Amino acid sequence: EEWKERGAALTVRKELDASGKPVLRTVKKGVQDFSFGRILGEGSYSSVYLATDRQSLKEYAIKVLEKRHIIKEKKVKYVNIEKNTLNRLTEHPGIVRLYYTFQDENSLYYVLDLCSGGELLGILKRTGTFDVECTRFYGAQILDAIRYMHSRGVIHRDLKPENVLLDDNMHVKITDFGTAKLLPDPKDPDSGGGNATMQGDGRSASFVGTAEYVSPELLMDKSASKASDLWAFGCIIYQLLAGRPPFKGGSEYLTFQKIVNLEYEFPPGFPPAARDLVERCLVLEPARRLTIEHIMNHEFFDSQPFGRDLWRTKAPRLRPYVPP
Ligand SMILES: Nc1ncnc2c1ncn2[C@@H]1O[C@H](COP(=O)(O)OP(=O)(O)OP(=O)(O)O)[C@@H](O)[C@H]1O
Ligand SMILES: O=C(O)[C@@H]1CCC(=O)N(CCc2ccc(Cl)cc2)[C@H]1c1ccccc1Cl
Repeated sequence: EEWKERGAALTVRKELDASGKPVLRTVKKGVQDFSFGRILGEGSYSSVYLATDRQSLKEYAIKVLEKRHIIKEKKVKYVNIEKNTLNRLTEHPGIVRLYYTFQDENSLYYVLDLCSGGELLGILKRTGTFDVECTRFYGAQILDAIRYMHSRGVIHRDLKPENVLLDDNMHVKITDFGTAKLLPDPKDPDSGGGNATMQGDGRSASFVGTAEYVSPELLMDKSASKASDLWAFGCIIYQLLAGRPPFKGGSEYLTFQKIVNLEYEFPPGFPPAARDLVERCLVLEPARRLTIEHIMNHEFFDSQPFGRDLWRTKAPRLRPYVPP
């Protein structure tokens, strides 16, 4: 007789032991519970497969990491951060959900929501740009997910269109939390401690995101805060409407220079309300940047529902932005 705790990763099997006494045996999900399909994509340390739960026939994405490679590349911490972060972010439709983890002697396995719509970057490349309605819809979903993340004490630190996946309803699922910073969880004080490492001069040299989206404070004084995710948000809104990120130099160094000097301009015809929003996110001083609440109340998101209704709305048809 077998019953599954609702939503738990455990299957509990009721059996009789040698003396005929009924015992409960917990059986964790493992590789044999899934049939693996095609590769969905590859990362630096991972391969992601389409997989089907043999019992429920539900489809998942399973991210497989090879232990030997993780150890060689000194990414063991990344593995734990991704798992701990995803375990904190289980109640939001805009965050990719981690259902189970398990391992065998060579690999680690993360069973995740299947995002069959691919990456937002891929969609953007196909349409070139997004019109205002699409930018407002995807911007609002990303913002709603950031609001939830920050409320759970998680700073993503590497937000970019590649890390915004889409599910089969073309709704947002943010992924890639291995480089997130976990603030101490108010309910669990000894948690937290992102992957900051100490530098020679005693400052904590924490992780640096992807050049085009990294915030000036991370470049100038190695400190990341929730405001760093909102800098990246401003870059993403600009990129959806302009078809390219605001800061892009011929090299990483030149990109960094443009960021710390706030060197960017808007293409002609860029929508005025979006321009005002971007200008108030791309502020060098983190404390002077718009907060999430201010962004949600900004005229660009006028009459845009946030919260539950936002996730029930049908995704708009993708259209490019055509300057007037
Ligand atoms: N839940 C998912 N559903 C569908 N595709 C996914 C899912 N997660 C990741 N992918 C795809 O698999 C590929 C590898 O993703 P993964 O997160 O393992 O590495 P990455 O973060 O993209 O690369 P890197 O580790 O170098 O940053 C990506 O192209 C991504 O689009
Ligand atoms: O935190 C956990 O849930 C378990 C705890 C037990 C365990 O052994 N692991 C794997 C730890 C680990 C991390 C990196 C490498 Cl290269 C090897 C093992 C952890 C683990 C298992 C599967 C997938 C991810 C992780 Cl972190």
